[in-house]
Amino acid sequence: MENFSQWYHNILEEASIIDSRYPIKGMSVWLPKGFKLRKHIIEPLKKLLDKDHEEVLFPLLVPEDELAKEGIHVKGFEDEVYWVTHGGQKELNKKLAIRPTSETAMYPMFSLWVRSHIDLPMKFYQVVNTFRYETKHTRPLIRVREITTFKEAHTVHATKEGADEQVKEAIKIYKEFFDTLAIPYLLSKRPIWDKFPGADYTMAFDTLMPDGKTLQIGTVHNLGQTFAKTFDITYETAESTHDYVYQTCYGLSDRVIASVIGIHGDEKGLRLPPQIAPNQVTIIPIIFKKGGEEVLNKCEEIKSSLESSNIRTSMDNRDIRPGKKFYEWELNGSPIRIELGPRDLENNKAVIVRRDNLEKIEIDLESDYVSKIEEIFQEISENMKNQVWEKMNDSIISTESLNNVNELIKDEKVVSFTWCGDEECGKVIEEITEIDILGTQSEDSDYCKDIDGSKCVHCGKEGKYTALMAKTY
Ligand SMILES: Nc1ncnc2c1ncn2[C@@H]1O[C@H](COS(=O)(=O)NC(=O)[C@@H](N)CS)[C@@H](O)[C@H]1O
Ligand SMILES: [Mg+2]
Ligand SMILES: [Zn+2]
Repeated sequence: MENFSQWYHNILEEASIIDSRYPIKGMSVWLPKGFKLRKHIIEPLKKLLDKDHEEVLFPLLVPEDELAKEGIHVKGFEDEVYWVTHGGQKELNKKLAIRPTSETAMYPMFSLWVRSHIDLPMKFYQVVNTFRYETKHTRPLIRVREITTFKEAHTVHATKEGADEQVKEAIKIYKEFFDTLAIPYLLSKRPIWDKFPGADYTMAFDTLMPDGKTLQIGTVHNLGQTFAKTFDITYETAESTHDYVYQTCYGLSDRVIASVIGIHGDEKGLRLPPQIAPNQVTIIPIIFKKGGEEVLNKCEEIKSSLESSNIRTSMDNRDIRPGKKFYEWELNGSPIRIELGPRDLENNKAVIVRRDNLEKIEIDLESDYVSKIEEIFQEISENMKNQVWEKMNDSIISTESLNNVNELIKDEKVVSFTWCGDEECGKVIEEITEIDILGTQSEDSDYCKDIDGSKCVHCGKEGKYTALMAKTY
């Protein structure tokens, strides 16, 4: 783990998650095992969104004039957009952008769809691939040029309060989702120079990767009425006047998969939280010459009783030595392995091994071992969550002066400090330290320091916020 980057690249290959040898930089192939992991990660997210969002699917291509309509937005993406210029041999009379994100694909249609206040609020999402010509160092799942798992939600509201409320809703959804993945997170309001192009403000979730760098794993943007005015999205109010709508959008990507792999993995391989593990239980029959038949039958019985409780179970009855099977089980990160040999059979017992802490537990096959296993899943989730939250919280150090920021960062810390909130001061802080300001903490954040009467760490003016800074991906 000393060299996280090397470890990360190795595990993507050894655990057959993706094949990054695809001949376009920043684009990789989802291999079967990785594809299943991705599927089981997307599933709980869609379940949360499906409570009150409608899933849609918009075209991949956006006409150039639509993309360009919102000046600040297009400015923010002009260096990242891929273009389609030809249809076969013919040059297109209008260039088509390949969506880097879908505001400019969706909002001309929202303008047609929104008529009256009774149409509102509208809440849509789609899980699509988007394309960004990233010029910084690309890295599989973390900084890619084809974002294969881009979940983008876009909502439309009659009032400012509606949009503000939706931002809080989106934050709740993301917290619940990241808790399912047992991923720790910091929530910051991004500095204005780092908000989403065209947004009023951006709330961002960052997680801490094992190398001490933070990774932005999700963002929630309050778009105010900016895009509504640009794309003429108006509605008839109850008093038959017309008003522009208020909007939000919130997105996450392949990075959440990268964080599950990177944060929970260890030297032996993947370590997956039970809720999203493609394979939750791996049964390994220990077969000797005699008694092999009965062992296999018992294992089949255990497998079907687990599967009838919707526990995703596999059995490794290949004719290879158990050690190799244990090695592969550790690499693939399935939360529980069950070993059963002829002796266990006689005593009607089996041995469970937890992947999260390698603890061995003996179960009585006469008992209700299925509920026992479901309880163990809960314990594993709690254990994994507590472990990583503790590790992240231990990495957050507050400072009263910028002088020691760099050694704290070298020590893989996230630094909290008192800030006046002024843009030029913030930019100087980033320049001096060459470290990014993640943003400000809300009053109710656990990381909020007691700032009344305190001074800004740099300019000495009245301290208004607790801010965090870290080395970022
Ligand atoms: N090149 C990239 N590779 C992987 N993930 C990325 C990349 N660029 C952005 N992301 C992820 O995508 C999330 C949403 O992107 S964004 O630009 O912040 N926001 C939007 O595009 C808005 N339309 C919300 S959907 C980011 O928080 C980040 O986690
Ligand atoms: Mg970017
Ligand atoms: Zn200041």
